[in-house]
Amino acid sequence: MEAILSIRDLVKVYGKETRALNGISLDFYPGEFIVVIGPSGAGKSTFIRCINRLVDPTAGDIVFDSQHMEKLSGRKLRDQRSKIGMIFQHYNLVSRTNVIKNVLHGQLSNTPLYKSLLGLYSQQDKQEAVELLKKVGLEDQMYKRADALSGGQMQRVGICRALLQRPKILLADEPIASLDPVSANIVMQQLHSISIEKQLTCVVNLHQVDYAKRYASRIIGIKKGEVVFDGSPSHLTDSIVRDIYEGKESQMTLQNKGGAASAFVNEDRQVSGAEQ
Ligand SMILES: Nc1ncnc2c1ncn2[C@@H]1O[C@H](COP(=O)(O)OP(=O)(O)OP(=O)(O)O)[C@@H](O)[C@H]1O
Repeated sequence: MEAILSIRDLVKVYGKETRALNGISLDFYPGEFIVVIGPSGAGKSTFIRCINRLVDPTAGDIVFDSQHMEKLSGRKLRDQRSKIGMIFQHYNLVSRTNVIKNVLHGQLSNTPLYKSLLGLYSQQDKQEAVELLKKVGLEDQMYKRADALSGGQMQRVGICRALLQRPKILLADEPIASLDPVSANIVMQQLHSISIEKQLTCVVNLHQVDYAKRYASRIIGIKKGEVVFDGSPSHLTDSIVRDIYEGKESQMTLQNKGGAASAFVNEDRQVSGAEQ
């Protein structure tokens, strides 16, 4: 099978000294549900954000859907990025806009500006948005403002928005870190079943090893910017987990990380998520 994403010798150095990624090479295949684990500061976020160029890599190749992401800019980068769905820890919804419009924002890159400003989305997009909301059990919440939802519901809207892009790959950066365990489980279950149903490759950063083991088809362990484990959940033994988190066991079950940050993007701005 041909890889949908091939990463070679990926390096990211922030400033002069912080080597966040130190030569990562990985191939991801259609339908894989990949969970990336590792202690705080290991480079998980940097890794996932290099894939869609929210972070610019220092060196290395990122070949996604037959194009070198690291070489693209302008329109070509935007086009390629539109095939990559992104789910954020803090959801990045537009708070005063209703649920269905937030989902339709997933089609922004394929909708002329004047149409999106007037809310003129195609009938097909609207129908698909409704179908997606039904799939995650939010059909009754469609016309509610996003800020009236619970965290778990907001994240499910975030999933629908990403899926309406009709992505070829889905990236999720700590999607359940701000959720209670029940909501976290629902979000992970839905992501997982959508990945299987659509044969959609998902790359999910998680702090919780137990969720990684429960849902991943493949686990990648990152430590100090390097891949130290790449295999199936059944091969991730307790001793390997201890090695990955060496001296940082408390990270393994961390439920809430930075939960105080805002769940919403600026009203007038669509998601950028760039945090360079
Ligand atoms: N914008 C930035 N500028 C400078 N250094 C950064 C930046 N972002 C991340 N780093 C550094 O790069 C390293 C990797 O950080 P990264 O956020 O990718 O790790 P992580 O595994 O996602 O951590 P966490 O689980 O805590 O989010 C860390 O040393 C971090 O301090």
